[in-house]
Amino acid sequence: STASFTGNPFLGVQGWANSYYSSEIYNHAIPSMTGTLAAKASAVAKVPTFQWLDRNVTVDTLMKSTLQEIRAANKAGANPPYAAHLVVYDLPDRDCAAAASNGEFSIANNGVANYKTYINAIRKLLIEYSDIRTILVIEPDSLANLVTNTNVAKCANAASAYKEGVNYAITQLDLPHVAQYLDAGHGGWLGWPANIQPAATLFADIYKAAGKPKSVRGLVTNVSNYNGWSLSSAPSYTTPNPNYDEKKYIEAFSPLLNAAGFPAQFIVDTGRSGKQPTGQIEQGDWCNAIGTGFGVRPTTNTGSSLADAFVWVKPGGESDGTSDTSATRYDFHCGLSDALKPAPEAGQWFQAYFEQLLKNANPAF
Ligand SMILES: O=[N+]([O-])c1ccc(O[C@@H]2O[C@H](CO)[C@@H](O[C@@H]3O[C@H](CO)[C@@H](O[C@@H]4O[C@H](CO)[C@@H](O)[C@H](O)[C@H]4O)[C@H](O)[C@H]3O)[C@H](O)[C@H]2O)cc1
Ligand SMILES: [Mg+2]
Repeated sequence: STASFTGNPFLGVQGWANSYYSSEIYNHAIPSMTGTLAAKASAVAKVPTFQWLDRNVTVDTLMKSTLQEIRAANKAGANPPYAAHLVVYDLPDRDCAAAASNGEFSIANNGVANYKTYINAIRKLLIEYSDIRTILVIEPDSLANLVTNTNVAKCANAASAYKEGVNYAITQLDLPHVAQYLDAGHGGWLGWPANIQPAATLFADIYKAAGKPKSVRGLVTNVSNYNGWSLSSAPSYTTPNPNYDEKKYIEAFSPLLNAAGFPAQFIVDTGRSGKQPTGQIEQGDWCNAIGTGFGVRPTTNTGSSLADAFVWVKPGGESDGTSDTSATRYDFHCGLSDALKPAPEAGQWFQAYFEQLLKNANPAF
């Protein structure tokens, strides 16, 4: 049976704690931990997080094995059935305003064609596993960079490739058992008054140009960032931004999107938002921020009709970027005083950061 649905795609299913993240915790974290901290770490391994398809090679390996594991668990009678949670993240000239997460494809070297091959491989697996409801986060940071960073040459030059790539992704992955959420930065990025209307216009244009794909449910915010959901007061580093938490951001964003023809719902990354205020000095300090903690566990009990779910998209403990100043992908944000150091390359296991998140977790593990 296909896992087709209407409405909130998170209802009637449960998230899958993928074995990639749990293996990181069991192989890289727990062996170096003792006592209660080790016990808490094993509890984190049970939390469903999104799995990042950050290289073409991960599709027929990680994505396929995760779908096979979920199929087996569902066949064994999981109730509710498990859903897959994946991040599509391989645009050419990726992460155009930063260096830390630059990807494998470049526009100058057949990057758009390579990206379409990557999307085709994802589509093929989604069709083969249409019995598994699948929720996709589409291309973190990409469209947000087109809102605020076309002054950066690499972003200006990547704009048409990003739009072509995202259009291809959301049309080719538009299937009855799939829900797609486009990445929309966070309140400290597109939530600034100067940015929020241009952002609404861009997202609505992308949605309409793609023919308003049925599976495009809305937007995801706070991916790989640290903002609180609903704060009683503005952290100092957010002023004068009125949208200093994600609830304010999506409540300000929603009417603008509706007016532009995109009736978007939202999901919010709470994986690293448990400690408020964080140790950030500036809200734009995005790399391995100190003073952060695991946040609210994934749930559909958001208390907001706009928010379908709180989710853990960035797997806590994986680095945002290397602090090695001699590395090709070194970004100065990862060298700031409010960035935890020494840090490995983006995506690599960062044990000290995992322990920071665990100690600061709220709710506590
Ligand atoms: O008071 N004022 O008058 C005033 C005036 C102008 C202001 O300008 C705003 O300042 C904001 C910073 O406060 C900027 O937001 C930052 O933009 C960066 C990209 O450029 C983002 O970085 C990305 O972060 C991702 C993870 O989230 C990484 O995965 C990714 O690799 C990384 O590149 C930061 O999050 C995000 O916080 C806005 O653009 C900018 O318009 C602000 C105030
Ligand atoms: Mg990043």
